[in-house]
Amino acid sequence: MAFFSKLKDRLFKSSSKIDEGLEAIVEDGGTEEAAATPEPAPDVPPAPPPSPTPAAHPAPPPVEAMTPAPTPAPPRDRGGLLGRLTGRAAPETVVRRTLDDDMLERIEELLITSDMGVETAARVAANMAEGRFGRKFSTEELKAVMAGEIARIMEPVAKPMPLYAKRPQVVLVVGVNGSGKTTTIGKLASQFRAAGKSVVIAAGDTFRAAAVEQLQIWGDRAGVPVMTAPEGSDPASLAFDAMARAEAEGADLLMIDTAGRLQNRQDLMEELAKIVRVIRKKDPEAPHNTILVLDATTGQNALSQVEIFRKIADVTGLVMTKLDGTAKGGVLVALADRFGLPIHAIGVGEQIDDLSPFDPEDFAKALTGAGA
Ligand SMILES: Nc1nc2c(ncn2[C@@H]2O[C@H](COP(=O)(O)OP(=O)(O)OP(=O)(O)O)[C@@H](O)[C@H]2O)c(=O)[nH]1
Repeated sequence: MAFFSKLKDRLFKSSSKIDEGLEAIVEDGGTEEAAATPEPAPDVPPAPPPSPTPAAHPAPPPVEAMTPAPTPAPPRDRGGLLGRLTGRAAPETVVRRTLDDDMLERIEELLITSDMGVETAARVAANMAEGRFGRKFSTEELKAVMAGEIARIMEPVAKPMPLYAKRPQVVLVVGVNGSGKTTTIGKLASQFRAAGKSVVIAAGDTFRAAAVEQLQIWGDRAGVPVMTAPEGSDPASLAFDAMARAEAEGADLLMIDTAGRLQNRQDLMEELAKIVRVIRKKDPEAPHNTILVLDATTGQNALSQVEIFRKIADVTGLVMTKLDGTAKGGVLVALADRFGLPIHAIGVGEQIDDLSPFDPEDFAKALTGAGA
């Protein structure tokens, strides 16, 4: 299944919410008019500026999930010449509503309910209005405008995890318990392996035997060795041993799982700091990436998690999990807008291949239901 259709399918809850919300807004106060008025198409904003796209990234491109998704399918022609020639699809009339203050306010409220947060929702609504205020829009046209503005905010943060020539490249994975760290490490390891990289995983959450077992299962699935230590032992010493093994084996990547007990932030901070200190004895530049894994279903809470983890670790990028089936996907827009941290990939399911590269346009369309 193509990435876009899969994502759209999986993000059903989010898109249906915005979808239906926009329809209600337009219907309420809109007027029916001929579908083929000269208005529609030009209102769709131009593509975002060609600034930092993932494709331009200097890192080697072979890892599938870390590379940009294929170009999305072209939007369906809904009422143009083709529709008239084939004599189907094109509805004869469409409801359009003038974009005014009241409509903007309702759009803003709708965005807030999709977990975009007050500030980002206001920004998206204001950007939608710019140059378009007072003009008439159908639901489909409005969705396209919204998708364009959301994609514009997200474009600069869509960056695959950078790969370096350094061996082993050390990837520290942080995040609260249950956010999807283990699953994401397994999915990433599998993709790196498929791209010909050798990977070692260190089960750094030594406090919970169940967490170590889970990681071992994912390591087996991905065909990647998992280094473990007895329950309760020092995660930093495991990280050191794992670093030594990765070096000795000439591994390309070492992925270190960490504990995520935010209840005792001080302990966690010290633990992460110690892991970093110890691996730096072997490589002063390690960790080369510190990936924060966030659970989309926590909605706005993800924002405070970024704030906390940025204080206790030098977060270099994000992976957002569980975007499938949640109505809170808008939080990713808020994250991009507020922090500007690179978004490397998104989790859209529990299977090993359910980690997708982050494509802003596809994401924005899936979120808004544009082009559906
Ligand atoms: N639907 C869905 N579920 C996911 C996704 N990623 C992870 N999960 C599920 O979320 C749950 C927690 O994932 P883990 O990978 O164990 O999370 P963790 O952060 O390692 O948690 P701890 O081991 O408790 O620290 C599991 O049931 C996963 O199957 C995703 O993208 N979509």
